[in-house]
Amino acid sequence: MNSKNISNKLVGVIGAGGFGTAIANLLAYNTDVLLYVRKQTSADEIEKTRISAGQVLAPNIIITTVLKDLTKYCQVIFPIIPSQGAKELLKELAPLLDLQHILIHGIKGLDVNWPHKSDGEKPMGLPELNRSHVKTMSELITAETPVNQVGCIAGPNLASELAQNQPAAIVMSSASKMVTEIGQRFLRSDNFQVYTNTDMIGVELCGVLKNIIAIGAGCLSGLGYGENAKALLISRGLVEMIHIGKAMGASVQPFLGLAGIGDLVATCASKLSRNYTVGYRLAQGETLSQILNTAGLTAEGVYTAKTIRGLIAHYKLRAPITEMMYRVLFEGVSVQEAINYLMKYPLNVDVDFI
Ligand SMILES: NC(=O)c1ccc[n+]([C@@H]2O[C@H](COP(=O)([O-])OP(=O)(O)OC[C@H]3O[C@@H](n4cnc5c(N)ncnc54)[C@H](O)[C@@H]3O)[C@@H](O)[C@H]2O)c1
Ligand SMILES: O=P(O)(O)OC[C@H](O)CO
Repeated sequence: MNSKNISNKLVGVIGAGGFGTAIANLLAYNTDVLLYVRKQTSADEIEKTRISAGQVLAPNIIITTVLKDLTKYCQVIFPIIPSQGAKELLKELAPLLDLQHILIHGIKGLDVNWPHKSDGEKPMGLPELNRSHVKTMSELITAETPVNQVGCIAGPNLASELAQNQPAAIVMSSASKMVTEIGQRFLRSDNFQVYTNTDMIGVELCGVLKNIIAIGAGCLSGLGYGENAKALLISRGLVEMIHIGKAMGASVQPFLGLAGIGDLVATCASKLSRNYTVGYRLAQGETLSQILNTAGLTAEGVYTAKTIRGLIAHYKLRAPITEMMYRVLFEGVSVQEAINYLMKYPLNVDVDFI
């Protein structure tokens, strides 16, 4: 297959949340778009108002609630929903897909198959995970569907800034040159640059792992700390992301680019980030369940912190920020206690990953 042979007629997007809608509008500069909305009531409302997740839809975006239509009319499909629903979606999608389809996801989370004891019971406490329990979204797509042309998009892309057509850029990653070319062709516009990277696992893990650090950045701001503290967190957080990423099969390179340091800086700096917001509100004294009950607060980092904490022991990694974020989120450790712990953590060399 050559990228020039790819159907230009309709490109599909699954998920009409903040990011799915922003990507649909960006695609609409270059092609007509079929946007799949799961609930009929939401689809009717979007159709009536032409507003989705607070964003005005381009006129060439068509709404559908029929997955079969999406796979029938679209060769290229962008799944953009929270990771917790990805496996279920892909199972539903799988019988409707074939080798001609290309899936390019924008999901910054992981799929976890939590281990059970031989009697089927869940183990007490957080079980230790190994790599076979955890899949990136591209690995999940490959495992659950017949599709073998897979890509991912990641980078500093706060949806509400994209919705204002502010200048921004994304990394389009795939092992397949054809897939990266397609992503570039459909997404590139005057105010939106598309860079490429062939280390897809690395690019995916950048988007996944930065969310834990962004929760930490929100914690620091919520306690009133300033930029020195945040720079310390971002730089040590990046080192931690790289060590975890390398252990999980990534190269260092994407972490030093737009999907890594770029997205880390954007997410750690912005009140628009839901992950940052979780940390900020925790530091201000709210409980995690209070925060997660807020409508529209998709914070992938909360679940990722649990997953990565489960993997750290397996890899015998030093990952004190992830460890502390896990304890703050799930074990009742206060943000201040976590900071005290990190400030006493035995020193290591500054840069030990290149
Ligand atoms: N919002 C951002 O700024 C942003 C930027 C980059 C990446 N992301 C990532 O994109 C993913 C989605 O985030 P979001 O901000 O769009 O979330 P959101 O909470 O704004 O919206 C999620 C949408 O997905 C829909 N959905 C859930 N399961 C579905 C299914 N099975 N089929 C169809 N629709 C389904 C929901 O109805 C909802 O409309 C996350 O992994 C997030 O990390 C978000
Ligand atoms: O709102 P967040 O925290 O999910 O962050 C959004 C994007 O990942 C920023 O690139």
